[in-house]
Amino acid sequence: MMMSVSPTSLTRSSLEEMLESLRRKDEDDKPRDLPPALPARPTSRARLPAARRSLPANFNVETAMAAPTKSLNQSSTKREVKRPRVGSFGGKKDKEFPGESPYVITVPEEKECEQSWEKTDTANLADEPSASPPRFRESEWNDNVGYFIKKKLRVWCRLPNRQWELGQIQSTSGEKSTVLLLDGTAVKVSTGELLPANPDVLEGVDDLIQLSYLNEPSVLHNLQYRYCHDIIYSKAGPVLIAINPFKDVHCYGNDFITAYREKLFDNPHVFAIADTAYNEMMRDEVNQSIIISGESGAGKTETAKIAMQYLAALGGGSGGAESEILQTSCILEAFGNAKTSRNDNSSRFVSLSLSLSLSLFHLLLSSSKQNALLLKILYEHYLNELIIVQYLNELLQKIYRSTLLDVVQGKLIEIHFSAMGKICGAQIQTCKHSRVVQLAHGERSYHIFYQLCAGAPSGLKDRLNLKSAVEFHYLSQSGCLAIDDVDDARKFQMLMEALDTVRLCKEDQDNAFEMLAAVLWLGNISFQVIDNENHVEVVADEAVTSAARLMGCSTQDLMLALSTHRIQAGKDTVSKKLTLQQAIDTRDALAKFLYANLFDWLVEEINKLLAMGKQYTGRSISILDIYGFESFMKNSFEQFCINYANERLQQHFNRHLFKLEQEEYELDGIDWTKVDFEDNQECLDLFEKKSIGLISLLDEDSNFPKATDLTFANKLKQHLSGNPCFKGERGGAFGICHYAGEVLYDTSGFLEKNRDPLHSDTIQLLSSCSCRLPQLFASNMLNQFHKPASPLHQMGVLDPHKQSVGTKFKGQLFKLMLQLETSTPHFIRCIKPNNKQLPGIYEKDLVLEQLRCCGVLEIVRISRSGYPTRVTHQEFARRWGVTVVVI
Ligand SMILES: Nc1ncnc2c1ncn2[C@@H]1O[C@H](COP(=O)(O)OP(=O)(O)OP(=O)(O)O)[C@@H](O)[C@H]1O
Repeated sequence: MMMSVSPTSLTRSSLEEMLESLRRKDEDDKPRDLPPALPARPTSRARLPAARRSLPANFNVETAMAAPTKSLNQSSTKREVKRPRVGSFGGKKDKEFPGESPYVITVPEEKECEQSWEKTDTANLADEPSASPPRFRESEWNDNVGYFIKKKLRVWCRLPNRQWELGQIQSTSGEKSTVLLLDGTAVKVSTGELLPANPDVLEGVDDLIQLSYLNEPSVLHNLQYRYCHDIIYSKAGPVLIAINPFKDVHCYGNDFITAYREKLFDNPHVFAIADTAYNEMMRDEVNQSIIISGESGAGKTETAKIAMQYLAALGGGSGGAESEILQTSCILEAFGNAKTSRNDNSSRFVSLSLSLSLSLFHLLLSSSKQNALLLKILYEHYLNELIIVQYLNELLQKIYRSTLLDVVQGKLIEIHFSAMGKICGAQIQTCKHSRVVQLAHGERSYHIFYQLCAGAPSGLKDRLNLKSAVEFHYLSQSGCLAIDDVDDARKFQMLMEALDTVRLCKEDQDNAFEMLAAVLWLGNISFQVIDNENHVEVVADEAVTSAARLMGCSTQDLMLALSTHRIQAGKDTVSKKLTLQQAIDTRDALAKFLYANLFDWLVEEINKLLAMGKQYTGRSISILDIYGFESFMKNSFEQFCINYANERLQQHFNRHLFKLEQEEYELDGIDWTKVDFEDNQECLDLFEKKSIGLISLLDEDSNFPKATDLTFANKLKQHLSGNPCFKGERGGAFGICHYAGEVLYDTSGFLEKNRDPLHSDTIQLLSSCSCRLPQLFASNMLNQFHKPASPLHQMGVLDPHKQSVGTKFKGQLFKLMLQLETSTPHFIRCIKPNNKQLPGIYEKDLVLEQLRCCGVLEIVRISRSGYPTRVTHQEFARRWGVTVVVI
């Protein structure tokens, strides 16, 4: 039972009445050295979230603390943008603050002054990441300082290095205070740079909303205190925060599972979240979802596995389905994860959209339909090969020169339960878009390649003509073949066991390994220049014969495909030799296509097997592991997609959070008016609006031959300047006011990355292969081509055969959201405490940035915008009993 202290509550407990009389007494005869009163709970109407301020594009914690917010173009003038729509769950809109705008930089003075310490701090915490520390009325501040000096209470003191340190105020004079730090040094700082610290009794509380003073240093300190004690989980209202320990923490064993299952423990933990999801699913017969987000290396995949471990323990015993599901992680990781600079086991799921071409003409086609059309026009009208060659060269410069693949991904694992609560199947969905990059030095490709080379039994090795990893160019190029403490051969054995557990037949396993080996051998194919125009031929060596054999085509066909292109000239087909770079691009594109399709096929096969023969009752728990909000110095198409996905998830989050909150008030019989909330619909409209949304405009320009990234940026300015979430910038840049702050995007590469350059000539080659998988991949593509064209396609806006990467991503996201909408969500935000991937290091700035980006600070603020503190009668009596007795 939660307590209400609202003075207008209709249903009051005796404790509430007592507290109210205490408050009145406190108001009437408050001596000057009493602490600032706790903020009164809202009376007839819940508070609106305070004004939101946007993050500058080049936001950085250090500078943000130091200087007032600057806009993208570094203007320091007040910038007021139209207020986005405010939504509510049937509640009335609050008209008390007509001037409040989420993007107003300066909060009106009198409103700020009306805040108590706590409320002002909270606003600063969540809304003003880049603003100066809060200022108080002088009289109020003097009261507080006096009280803090007298009671020797701790304060947070910001040092010249911008770090917060704990200390005690010794004296104040004018605007300066002398503070004694814990290490015994005394520093003189501006009084405005001090913030109240929480009492010892609140050190390391489970839930951030329990903190009396909810300022930035207090939140960071609370999480750090817990982290140092190996307590990696905390709550921020309804959300679980998980800080990556980068070491084994002993809280996942069977005894812990039992303790959470039997409700012996109730402190924050993934098990507690999974337990709640399971119980709600069983009790309410409603599907549940666990939404896990965070940046690369923050621990999303581990967290998902821990949740699955708990659910498997709870729902196990129906014939092994749970172990099959747990084993899928091992398979997905082998094929979908790689070592990157940010994470030794980063999920890097393969992309849907990969350039693949076996002839130069089709390289053109693969860039866009309009490119091919232009080529045709040039050819027919001018018959001037030189112009064409020049044009081709230009286009080729744009084709990515990646080695293997890298993508942005999200993964949804839906676990199905029987009416008895036993696991009876699962479904895996991937939500991804391409992020084609080169393997950087020190990074590895997908684990499966190294595992296969190290662990394949000799029979398999012979069949695939496998060598050690160092002998394959794709694997050796980055100078990193092994990961510390990881035994690839052992991992391969585990993978084989996992494939057996999910009952992937031996033939399919062999087919998959053949494709992997084909990719590796493709990477070893080399070319020799045969004329002074840099044209090449494939070197007829072991690499090309092995690749051809593994794909099931003739060596000659493959050599031809990698070194020539065919151009349709009227009724004739003209064959032209490729240059060295063109041939390399063609080879790499083929390798990427095979791997991408292999991954999709594997997921599909696993899904079929996990669902086979199982009775699906409709009850499920979905676990979503998705990238968090990103804001770098340079943000490109990848960040654009990730942040769009996060914007959608945030809307889902807001709606749910407010609903839950208000349900609790209802349960407690508290008199309240529904809480309005900031709706990010306007930002979503900016992305999604038909014909004048960002994605539509991008598609339009991606298909317009003369469009460039710069003309695209200008077009955005022309059409979107009316949207308050959009900011046109100079050059090829534009800004978006996201829920987590303002991000500046650089349009360079946008058009090229949005194109999905796949074409029919490539598919024909694969169709002619005798091996099953290349054939299957080709026919899947052909089926896609033959799907009926949408009205948009018929209008000629898009190539009827292809969807752009952005549109495909939007479609996947919609599908995902539909699924999430029909479930009760539970949120976990993973935090990476350091970039070194080492235990025991807690970098405050890094943590703070993530808390902001994944909306944790916003959650805390929203959680408190209704009723800030939740205390059970027992807890209240324990903490305040002494005061009551004295009075
Ligand atoms: N709860 C945990 N206990 C112990 N180690 C952990 C835990 N969570 C994460 N780690 C460590 O951190 C590493 C990175 O975690 P993980 O792969 O789950 O990150 P991620 O957020 O999924 O990254 P990416 O987005 O790059 O896939 C793990 O390989 C593991 O070593």
